[in-house]
Amino acid sequence: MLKIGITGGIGSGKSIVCRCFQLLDVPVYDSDARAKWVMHGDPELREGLISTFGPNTFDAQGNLDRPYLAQRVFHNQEELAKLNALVHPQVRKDFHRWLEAHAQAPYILKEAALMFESTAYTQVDHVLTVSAPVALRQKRTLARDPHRTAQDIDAIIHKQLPEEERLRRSQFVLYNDDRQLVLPQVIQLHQTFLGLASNSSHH
Ligand SMILES: CC(C)(COP(=O)(O)OP(=O)(O)OC[C@H]1O[C@@H](n2cnc3c(N)ncnc32)[C@H](O)[C@@H]1O)[C@@H](O)C(=O)NCCC(=O)NCCS
Ligand SMILES: Nc1ncnc2c1ncn2[C@@H]1O[C@H](COP(=O)(O)OP(=O)(O)OP(=O)(O)O)[C@@H](O)[C@H]1O
Repeated sequence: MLKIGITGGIGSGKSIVCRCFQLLDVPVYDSDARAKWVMHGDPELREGLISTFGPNTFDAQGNLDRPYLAQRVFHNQEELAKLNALVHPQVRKDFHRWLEAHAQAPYILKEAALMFESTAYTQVDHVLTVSAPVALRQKRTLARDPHRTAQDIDAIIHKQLPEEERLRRSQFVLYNDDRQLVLPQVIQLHQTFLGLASNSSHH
């Protein structure tokens, strides 16, 4: 089965683009949502998080306290590396299980903000980057996330790869820059991926 990774910086529009592909019946693995699900549900990982970040990592109801963890890790490289080392191996395993359940699809998308910063790119055949100018990404994220300041968003941007690097390492690009229409690009990419999938299944 063909596996396409989809990435992009914060606020680039990955989620919105993935929703378009879902409407075309393409299964989408949302790494971020699955990471949160695994952090919540895997008892061993839960223990690891509590011993690394303290009992405040989970609230009284047992839910992950995301603002607390965001405050701890997004302003501290070492803490972020510890979080990634705990979470990313479990997400890799979860992805393998998920793939088995979607073996019938011609191709799937794996959405990950950290495609190249983590090892996610090694689990896909090609990478599609959703690209938008950084000022537009900041504006969209501020509008979407009222709890984040412009400084919080800048800190996250600096923890991610620079846009040129991300583009250099991707095989496909979708421009979500308020100049080019998204849907025609999605449909064209869908045709391309179906073509690639049928080629690879003939070998
Ligand atoms: C630290 C957490 C709890 C903060 O949650 P919060 O709701 O405040 O932020 P959210 O998840 O919406 O992330 C905000 C943005 O930060 C970026 N981001 C998320 N995790 C990371 C990370 N580990 N490193 C760099 N950037 C990240 C993404 O672009 C995301 O859009 C959360 O981001 C988390 O659980 N991260 C670890 C899981 C992970 O690495 N996910 C990324 C894909 S596997
Ligand atoms: N072309 C567009 N026109 C208008 N609004 C858009 C467009 N693309 C994205 N947005 C809005 O910008 C915000 C960021 O988009 P989205 O959540 O899809 O980004 P993302 O890349 O998934 O971000 P993150 O890495 O933070 O998860 C959302 O509120 C979304 O609705």
